[in-house]
Amino acid sequence: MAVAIQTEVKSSPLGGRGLFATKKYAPGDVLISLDRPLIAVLDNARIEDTCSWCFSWTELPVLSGAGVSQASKVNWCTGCKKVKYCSKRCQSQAWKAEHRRECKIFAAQPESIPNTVVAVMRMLDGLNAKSDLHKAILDMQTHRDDFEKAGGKKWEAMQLMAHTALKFLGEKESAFKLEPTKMAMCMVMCNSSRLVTPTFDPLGLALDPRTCVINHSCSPSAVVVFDGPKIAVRALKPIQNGEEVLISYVDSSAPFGVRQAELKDQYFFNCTCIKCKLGLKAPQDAFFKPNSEFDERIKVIDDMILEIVKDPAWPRHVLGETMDDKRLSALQFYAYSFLDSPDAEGATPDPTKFRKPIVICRNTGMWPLTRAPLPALYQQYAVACLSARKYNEALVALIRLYVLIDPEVYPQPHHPVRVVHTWTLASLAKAVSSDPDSSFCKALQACGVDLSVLCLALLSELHEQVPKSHGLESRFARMVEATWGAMMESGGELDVQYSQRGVDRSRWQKILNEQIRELWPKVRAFAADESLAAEIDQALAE
Ligand SMILES: C[S@@+](CC[C@H](N)C(=O)[O-])C[C@H]1O[C@@H](n2cnc3c(N)ncnc32)[C@H](O)[C@@H]1O
Repeated sequence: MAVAIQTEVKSSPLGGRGLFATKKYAPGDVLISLDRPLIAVLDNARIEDTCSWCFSWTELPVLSGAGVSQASKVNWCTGCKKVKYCSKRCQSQAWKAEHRRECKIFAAQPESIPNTVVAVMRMLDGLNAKSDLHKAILDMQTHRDDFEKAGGKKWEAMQLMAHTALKFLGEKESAFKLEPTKMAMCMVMCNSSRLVTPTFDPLGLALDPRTCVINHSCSPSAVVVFDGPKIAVRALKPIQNGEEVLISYVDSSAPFGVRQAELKDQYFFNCTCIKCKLGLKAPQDAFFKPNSEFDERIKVIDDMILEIVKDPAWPRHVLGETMDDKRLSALQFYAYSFLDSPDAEGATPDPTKFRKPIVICRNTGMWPLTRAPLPALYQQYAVACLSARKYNEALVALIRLYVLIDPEVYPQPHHPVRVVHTWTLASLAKAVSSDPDSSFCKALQACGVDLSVLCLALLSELHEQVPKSHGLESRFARMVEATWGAMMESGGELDVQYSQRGVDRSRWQKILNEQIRELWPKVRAFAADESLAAEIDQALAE
């Protein structure tokens, strides 16, 4: 069932149509709620371990994916052996909705069909269907001519995919058939969003005419959250009656040039939001010192500049005309290159890959932790450490993210990305605290950071924020609540410690609250003390 709660679609001053509130919304309120988007297709990398209907996973990335609905097993469709389902129920619903038409097509291909091509096939199918929802596809933005004018490898690939979709549908190629297919391909490219888990791990591609009317701002008032196939658009800030609802299409912590280039390349507009109006002068683009005052060591980049400036991505990183500006731009480009380079398929992400640019940026003495691409690098570094089971290193990175980075990058405490980071940190603190005698726990204890208390403090914060970030009904919320309930019920490790000392539960609750109050300044001091955190960090890396 779809619920668009008191919103309307009308012409936007930004471009085309937009979504407008027809009542006042408070942060965390739901503006749109859908049981599933019109089109949702898994990435090929997820087909083996994920149900193609309800998107439950059998394989979860260590901790980062905790809280995602888990299926114990997914089985191939015996007809095509190209999609898997976790139950007969999912299989039969998928059969009725989409797979009846696709099974034979999938079966005839030696490999899985790319999900963009599947999305185009479903769009074309949708154009022939009779429901209002399907008709709404016709109103969607295409940027057909813009894509063609931009040309290049992207347009070549899009055309190839359009031809492939026609071939798979068994249609004879003719200009009459090809043009709508190209249009459908363009619609997919500029209207689809990433289908993700509630913890923002990528799953595939999603597209729905009811959500893709929402325009973009780098300082958004709303955010899209998934819960399996369910989608909710939630308010991040108060939204007034009559105000246009805006989400961010790109990483809004990215520098001005990077955001503008990504929006232009994929969506064909120049963003004029309040952040973009400030351009390079926006606080998030600032460095600690004027570019002319950076550390001499930064000149190591000089040898690389001649090569870097030849790269097509260079213009988006340019911060100015002087040689000092160029050096800093080249460093930004260099640090971004670590984010953009994918790992080999199936390879465990290597934490050192992200550590290197973090250290280089920090060594310039110019880079605030909150300045791109450090937030993304820290996040990737933490995820890579978790995958490599380097839990102590992940914990140091996540504490930094939690204390020093996220409050600035995601100013709302209920921002779903911030909430997910908090959850990952809480889960990790719980896991690491189970070995209180480890030298790592002892080093943290010496700084006054008790991981059991930290875990309880974070769970208590999540208990408050999750209803606004993911909604109380979500599977993520149920999992956080269950962990929070269990910890409060038993007091976890602390209860054992206190009962051994003969302290009753109501007293330990009070002691705990006191401990939590005392904990925060110590956690902040730990995160901010470069020498302290760096010392532990260094010791761990050796
Ligand atoms: C997903 S659609 C959004 C709905 C679209 N306005 C429509 O009429 O269907 C994305 C397109 O909307 C337009 N758009 C979105 N945000 C914009 C903004 N902040 N400024 C200008 N155009 C914007 C661009 O044309 C972009 O390619």
